[in-house]
Amino acid sequence: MIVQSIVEFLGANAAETAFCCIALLTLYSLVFGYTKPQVIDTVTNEPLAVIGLPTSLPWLFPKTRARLSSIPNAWRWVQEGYEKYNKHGKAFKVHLISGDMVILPQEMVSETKNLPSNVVTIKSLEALAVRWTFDEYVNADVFHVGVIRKDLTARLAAVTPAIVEELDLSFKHYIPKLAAPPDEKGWREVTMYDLVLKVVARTSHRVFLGEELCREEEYLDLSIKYAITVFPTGMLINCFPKFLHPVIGPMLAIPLRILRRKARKFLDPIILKRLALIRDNVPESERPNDLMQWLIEASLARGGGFATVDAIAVRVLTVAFAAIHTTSLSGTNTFYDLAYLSSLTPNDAYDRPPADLLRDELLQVFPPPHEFNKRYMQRLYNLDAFLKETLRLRLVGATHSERLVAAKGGFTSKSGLYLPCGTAFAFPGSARLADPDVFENPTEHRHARFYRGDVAGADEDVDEIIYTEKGSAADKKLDRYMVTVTEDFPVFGMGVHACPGRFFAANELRILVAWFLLRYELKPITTRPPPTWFVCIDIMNTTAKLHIREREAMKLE
Ligand code: HEM
Repeated sequence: MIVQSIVEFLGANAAETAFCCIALLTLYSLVFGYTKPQVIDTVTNEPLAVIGLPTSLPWLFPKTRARLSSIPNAWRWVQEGYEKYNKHGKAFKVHLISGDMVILPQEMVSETKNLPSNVVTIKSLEALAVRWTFDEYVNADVFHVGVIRKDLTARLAAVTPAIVEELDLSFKHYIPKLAAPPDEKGWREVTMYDLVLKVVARTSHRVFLGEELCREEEYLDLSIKYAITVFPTGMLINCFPKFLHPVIGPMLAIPLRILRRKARKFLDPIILKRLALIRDNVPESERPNDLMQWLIEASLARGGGFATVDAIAVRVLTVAFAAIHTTSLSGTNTFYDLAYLSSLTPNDAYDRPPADLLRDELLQVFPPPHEFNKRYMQRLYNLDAFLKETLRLRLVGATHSERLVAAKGGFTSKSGLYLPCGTAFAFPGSARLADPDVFENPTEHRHARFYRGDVAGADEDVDEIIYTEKGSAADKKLDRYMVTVTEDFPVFGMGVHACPGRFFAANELRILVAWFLLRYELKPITTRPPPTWFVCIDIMNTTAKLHIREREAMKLE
């Protein structure tokens, strides 16, 4: 009851809550911010240049005012610093609301991307306050990353029929529920993000947890709500000094714990049933073959507190968190681009509406009855290139690959930049992707830059080549493939922390867009729903409505 009241109070007074957090953070940074060891260029012995300090009354709490002003302006500062410093091989610093961040030049990507975790750690563990928003076990060992990278990717072809089936059932289930009734011309208005989120959540859960739970509406909603609540909770916790986290963390994570308790009503019986199968030595071939099973087996191998029902349930929610929103945002952005670019055709990049281009390719590769399979999905060169271009333009914020220096003695780069222990650093994201020296016509959506249907060997199993790293580094044709991570394509991160779920996400996205384009039309829109910048994050518009219409031929099938 008390907890519910607190949650309701915080919800009803969101602005005041945010203000209090900002005030606390300001106070904290005032006290501790000035005493930290500095990032130094050891060649010149100079500290780093800072972008974003106030120019009026520069002596009046400049750092604190910069932090507050970073909420609407940080992305502009990174853009400015990229031109002024990064492009000349130099780093610079910004004071963000979440703390100081050093933005390194591109030249330092290769020397930092594969550093071990005792030198550099992934910042998201701290930024999301994983210890409190998930649990200490997820914080202590992210072995689910290996399970996704190895087991899920290796079994992608095997799970594709389940993805195809569930996606078809989900679209057919959610379109009538979420779209308005058709107008006289058959167009139905729908909030595209809501539709894509539901379809992606259900389809992903089919592969993660099996048929039993993926269609349980209440569980799906809980898992989505959990994921949505993690971000603000993590941010809120990080507004407080570290030494207060053991007190503040559990308190602020109460709403998450309530959601978790509700989700466990669904997860626990399944986990217990599966643990019993293992205990009773049921042969592996007779056990379920999905992500939950692989996670359970990996948790048992890890042993101790990692192997409890609670810890396994939290890890399942962690994977859903990492997977569902990123894929839904990518899918929705693709539909926004398809609808928007259609209103601009013909132009230099598209001589006809891109939806027609992609649909023709689909009909060629998968003629009726349109039976999708993973191997042939890779022959959808136009679709792949279109998806990759949407990811390039829409899925990278002002920075990427945020890391924290963990080595006690700090880290000194080859160029002599000394980053003390605890320094947060990242690389410029959107600024570099919009740099004409890196991409031609960088701000235009041009799928042709990633089209790979014209290269020899395009029919091989490219996932296999990239996953097993059999391709030669000089093999530039692989760079154009959707999930290839290159230093100029940071959508899936870099190096040791590159997204382990990207092969799964790409497969799911291809099927999602292909299913839709075969069966539905999108009404062109003349304005693309604008994103909002929050510090360094480019937040997609999730409330925009599109008009969709079922194709006549498909109604008859
Ligand atoms: C289009 C969809 C996706 C995008 C754009 C995306 C993007 C990313 C990025 C940029 C990172 C690196 C973060 C960093 O360097 O700080 C990352 C990491 C991660 N992603 Fe994805 N992701 C997607 C889908 C998925 C899916 C489907 C899964 C799970 C099945 C997943 C699981 C993870 C995990 C567990 C990590 C952490 C890796 C680590 O700590 O080493 N992602 N993702």
